[in-house]
Amino acid sequence: MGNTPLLQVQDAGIQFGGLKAVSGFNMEIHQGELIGLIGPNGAGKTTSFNLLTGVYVPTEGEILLEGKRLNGLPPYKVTRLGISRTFQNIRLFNELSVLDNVKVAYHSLAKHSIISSIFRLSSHFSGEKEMEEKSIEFLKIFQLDKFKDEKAKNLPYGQQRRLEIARALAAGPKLLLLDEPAAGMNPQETHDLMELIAFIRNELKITILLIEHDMNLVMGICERIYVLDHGQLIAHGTPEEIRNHPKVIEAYLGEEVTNDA
Ligand SMILES: Nc1ncnc2c1ncn2[C@@H]1O[C@H](COP(=O)(O)OP(=O)(O)OP(=O)(O)O)[C@@H](O)[C@H]1O
Repeated sequence: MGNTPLLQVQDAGIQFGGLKAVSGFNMEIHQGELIGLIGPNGAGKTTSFNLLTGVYVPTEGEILLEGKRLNGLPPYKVTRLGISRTFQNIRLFNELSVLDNVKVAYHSLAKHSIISSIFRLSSHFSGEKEMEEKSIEFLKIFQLDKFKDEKAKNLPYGQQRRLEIARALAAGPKLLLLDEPAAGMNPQETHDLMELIAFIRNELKITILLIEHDMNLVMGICERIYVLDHGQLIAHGTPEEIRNHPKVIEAYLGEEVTNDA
């Protein structure tokens, strides 16, 4: 891959009517990094994910994956090129089993599936049975194999979040986008989630960009952090730099004042 960053966002933005939800957004992520995207409510974080995944077409700037321009591609093509995501509000196939949720994602991209690379399979399975066995082994990584026949909607909340991450990974991404993965989790679930995210990056070698309000999580596992406020990038740096950055402190103080009002 040479020195080409995995993801380049160059002066990207989108305007809804008169509102610039995101503008002049610049970001560079290299293969293997674990990066955080933070900012107060309404800062433009989810909108940025929607720009990266083809849900919104940028009205300004460029988005490049391994140097290839993504602007204007529909979400399914962006997924095929290597970006998978989870959502702020969990989106699973509720009526399907845990196993089928993973198999559906796998089916959509059989050739490059992480399942085949983890288990060193040829580009297609010899049959449905083998695919099922491998999908169960994949679920084991997420400690979800014991729930394989449960409907997704019947899983406890924390497990639903894990399943959503598993399903996103089953599509074989180069870049995994996690939108507030710890939202609604208790401290134990958050701790387990941090370990899972570190595992995905360290062992499965997947590059990760995550939006998160839990500062302990973001500061604890991300190498670099980007901070949005009112649709603008106000800071970028290591957790230590971000913690002490005057603009970041001001943006979050502003949020507290607003919330208290
Ligand atoms: N489709 C849309 N049409 C109009 N305005 C939108 C649309 N999507 C987002 N916005 C606006 O863009 C701004 C940024 O919203 P966004 O959801 O990206 O913020 P966020 O940083 O993810 O916030 P939160 O932390 O609360 O999830 C908000 O003012 C929002 O109302």
